[in-house]
Amino acid sequence: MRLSIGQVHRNVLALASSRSCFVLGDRLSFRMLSQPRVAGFHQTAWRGSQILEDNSRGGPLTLASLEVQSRVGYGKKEKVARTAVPKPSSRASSLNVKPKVSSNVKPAKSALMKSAGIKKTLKVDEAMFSAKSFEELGLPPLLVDQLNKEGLTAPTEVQSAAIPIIAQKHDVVIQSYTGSGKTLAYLLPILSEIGPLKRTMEQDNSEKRSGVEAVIVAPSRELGMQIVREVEKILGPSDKRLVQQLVGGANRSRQEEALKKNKPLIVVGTPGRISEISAAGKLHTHGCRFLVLDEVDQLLSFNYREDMHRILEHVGRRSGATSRDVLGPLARRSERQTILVSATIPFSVIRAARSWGHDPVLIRAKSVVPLDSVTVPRPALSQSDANSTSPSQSVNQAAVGSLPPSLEHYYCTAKAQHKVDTLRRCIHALEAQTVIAFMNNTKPLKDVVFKLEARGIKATELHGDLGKLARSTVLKKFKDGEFRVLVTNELSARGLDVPECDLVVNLDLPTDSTHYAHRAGRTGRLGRKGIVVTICEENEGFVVRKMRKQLAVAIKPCEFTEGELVVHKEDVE
Ligand SMILES: Nc1ncnc2c1ncn2[C@@H]1O[C@H](COP(=O)(O)OP(=O)(O)OP(=O)(O)O)[C@@H](O)[C@H]1O
Repeated sequence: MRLSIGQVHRNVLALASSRSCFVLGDRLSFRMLSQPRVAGFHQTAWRGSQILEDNSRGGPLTLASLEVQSRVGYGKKEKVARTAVPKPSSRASSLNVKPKVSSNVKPAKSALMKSAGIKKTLKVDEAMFSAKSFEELGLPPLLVDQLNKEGLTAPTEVQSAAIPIIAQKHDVVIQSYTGSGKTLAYLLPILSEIGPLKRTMEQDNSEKRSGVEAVIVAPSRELGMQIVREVEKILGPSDKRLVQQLVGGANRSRQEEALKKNKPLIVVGTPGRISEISAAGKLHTHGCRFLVLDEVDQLLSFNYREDMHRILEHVGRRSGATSRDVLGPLARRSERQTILVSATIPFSVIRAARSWGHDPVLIRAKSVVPLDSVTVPRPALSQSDANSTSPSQSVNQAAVGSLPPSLEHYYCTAKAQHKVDTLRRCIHALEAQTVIAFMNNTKPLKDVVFKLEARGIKATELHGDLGKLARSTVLKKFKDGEFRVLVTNELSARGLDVPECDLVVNLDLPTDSTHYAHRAGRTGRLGRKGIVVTICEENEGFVVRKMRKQLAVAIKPCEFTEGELVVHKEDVE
């Protein structure tokens, strides 16, 4: 498949997140020269979605509903015989990665093409979606050896798709369901280009580079540290100083000293701390080649706007490269490759990525499409609907396809005062060993922990009010199996990787389907089995049923009686 994408214009960038909107700089609009063939989407959840061309209107694009068909076929409201659902697998679950054939990897193109705004050709070999090994994806031998040492032998689907595209120097948006391996999907092409495991080329002038070459931004300390550990694991003990954490809550002067002493190639941090140290002149990122925003939809929310503004303006902006004469501020930003990642991508992120990137593409399961061709999905709507752009619609659409197909979803009702008891019965009925229970606020977490402990279930709490040390200790103990239940709030919903987690419980309703998706995604990681149970009050059932429609997954009504899960049937609303 051959695609040409091109022609860049200056304009105004309006960066709208699901929750907010802020102005950053230039906007690009692209002229599509040839239409891509959209490869089949991976998940059935995508089946109902439609991509409609909307470039002709010129004005702001309209967010409209995807109108995804629910895959759930509900009959009459009736109680069915007690259904024995598969028990969640315990700590030894197996991978479900099914690679197929070899791929034809295209060598990286000159960065000059980017900065000059020259049209690039995106080569997509369908075989690359099913590479059997990391070698087939063109990763350097040293890096492949290191991965094999760590027991990583076969790429996941999203890794097979993303690695060759990032190697072609495209700016990318990666959307793939929770637990599908997105972290390595962007780390591996970066480590192929920088650091001791990189590909060696005849004309390798990278030795001339100095300073930070990749900045990875994550919305929480926990996620930041998780990414750091992933990089350290691959680099090995002798080179782990080449990655530096810049997360909030940690000692800032120690971080600054480490930057000076170790001269890391990669920094991973939270927006506030990165921009703080950068503003203090202690972090030089102008020569940076890669900027990754992990959990991009959250990073572009209102809360982070000032810090993200600084990061987007400074990373990869070479000193002296003012280039206003040629392409304006765009040219300065184009020195870097921008990689945006999340399981949930609202249209506002697509719009932002178009504005920042050169030839940006969307990698979504088995499809790679120029962002130019991704338009606001507009199913049969009235004119007034089509003209209204609702942020909440954008958020809702973002969650479709964000969940692994292996997950089972249920909901049951209980009075507020009986929720912990329902949780206990749920854990026993499902024989869950590693449980994450979500609530919306911090205060009640302790009370739930206390009640669970009183019922003989080892539990602990995790939230932002705990100090950094306490947070990492709690998490480590939970991962080590010292506690059966982690009672937490939204802090743990994004990116947290506890592969053994076999049950997620919502003790409070998530705010919307996007929040549901990220919470739910803490279980069923990388093909493992996982169960999600939402315990809501009687009058909240309609919210769950609404999310069920928006997510296009079956969330079945149930109850837990006599040590068993009893599944009910229900009318579709
Ligand atoms: N190729 C692979 N082989 C085996 N394990 C892998 C591979 N790639 C990733 N993993 C493991 O899979 C788990 C999930 O990966 P990761 O955290 O990157 O998922 P994710 O898609 O970023 O999820 P989320 O959207 O929740 O952040 C991790 O434990 C990771 O180490």
